[in-house]
Amino acid sequence: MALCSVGRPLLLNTRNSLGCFFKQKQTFCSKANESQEEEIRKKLQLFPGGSIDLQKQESGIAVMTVNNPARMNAFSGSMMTELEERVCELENWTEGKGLIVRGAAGTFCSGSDLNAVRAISNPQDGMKMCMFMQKTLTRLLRLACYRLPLISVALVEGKALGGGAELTTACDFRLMTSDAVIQFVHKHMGLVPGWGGAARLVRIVGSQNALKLLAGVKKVDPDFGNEIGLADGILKVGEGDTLVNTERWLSQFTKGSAPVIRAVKKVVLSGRELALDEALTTERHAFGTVWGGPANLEALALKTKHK
Ligand SMILES: CCCC(=O)SCCNC(=O)CCNC(=O)[C@H](O)C(C)(C)COP(=O)(O)OP(=O)(O)OC[C@H]1O[C@@H](n2cnc3c(N)ncnc32)[C@H](O)[C@@H]1OP(=O)(O)O
Repeated sequence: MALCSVGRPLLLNTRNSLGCFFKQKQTFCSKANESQEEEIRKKLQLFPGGSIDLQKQESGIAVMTVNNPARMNAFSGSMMTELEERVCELENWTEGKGLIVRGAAGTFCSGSDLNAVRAISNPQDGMKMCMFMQKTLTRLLRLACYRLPLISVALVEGKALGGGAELTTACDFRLMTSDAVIQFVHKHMGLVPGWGGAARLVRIVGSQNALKLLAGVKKVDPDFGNEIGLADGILKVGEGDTLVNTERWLSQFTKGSAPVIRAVKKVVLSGRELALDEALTTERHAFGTVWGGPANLEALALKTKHK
């Protein structure tokens, strides 16, 4: 069995990918929760359409495409379960260094497929769907915290709405093309984010800005995104291939020693997610993994100067 194959005991996966330093409450570990997850997986598969495509390139950069252009790349139920499968593949991709998440046909993602939303509009099913997506997107964000030096970027072209906006926050970085818009439209749909997007947004832009974006349903264009720290860069439309430009941008973070990049991601994620004492312990351990390591010894031998 693959390390985290879909349908596996969920506790196993949580430990494998995060057990290094996240002392998480094991909320998905009971048999009851496992069968509940299996139940929601089956239910989600009743709403097919579109796909989540993953292209793992020799460069170590993977491109994951949300592909449902007839519905502006809205997430059907089957796409939610496919996303989980793709994340699982990435968790096991030993050559992985970087990940670009984008939408097909020049637009990012318009959130949940409203046809599926209508069909499962009772609170119980809504909660289960949201638990499923929260867990998958948390795994996406934490890719690399344990074994892989993998850094992710959302390439936002066109619109990222609702759950699509939430998906952007599950990446380490966001690049917006000059015509792109990120908008948490949930309030206009009588909702709040449920895929973990609010919790992540607060950590990215702070609670004041998050409140403005969620309560004011503010459209975030690239300049505003830059100002509040939601966008990490702007790609001008018409100036070269956006995917190639994104890959070039990402490579500044992915090049270099894999153990060092892995340690960097570990200290940053633990700093963001853990209490200070625990984060300091993690940082100490991460330091121990690189101190006197090959990259460190090489830099010392070269008498590296930082001019
Ligand atoms: C916890 C998660 C919460 C959520 O994500 S709730 C969902 C939030 N998203 C939305 O409400 C998006 C609603 N859609 C829109 O605002 C507009 O369609 C949008 C994305 C601005 C695009 O506008 P336009 O460029 O004018 O294109 P259009 O409206 O003709 O759309 C093209 C086709 O796509 C469809 N579509 C767009 N977003 C969808 C969605 N989320 N679920 C299901 N179908 C969706 C739309 O119905 C239209 O289909 P058709 O051509 O009429 O058959």
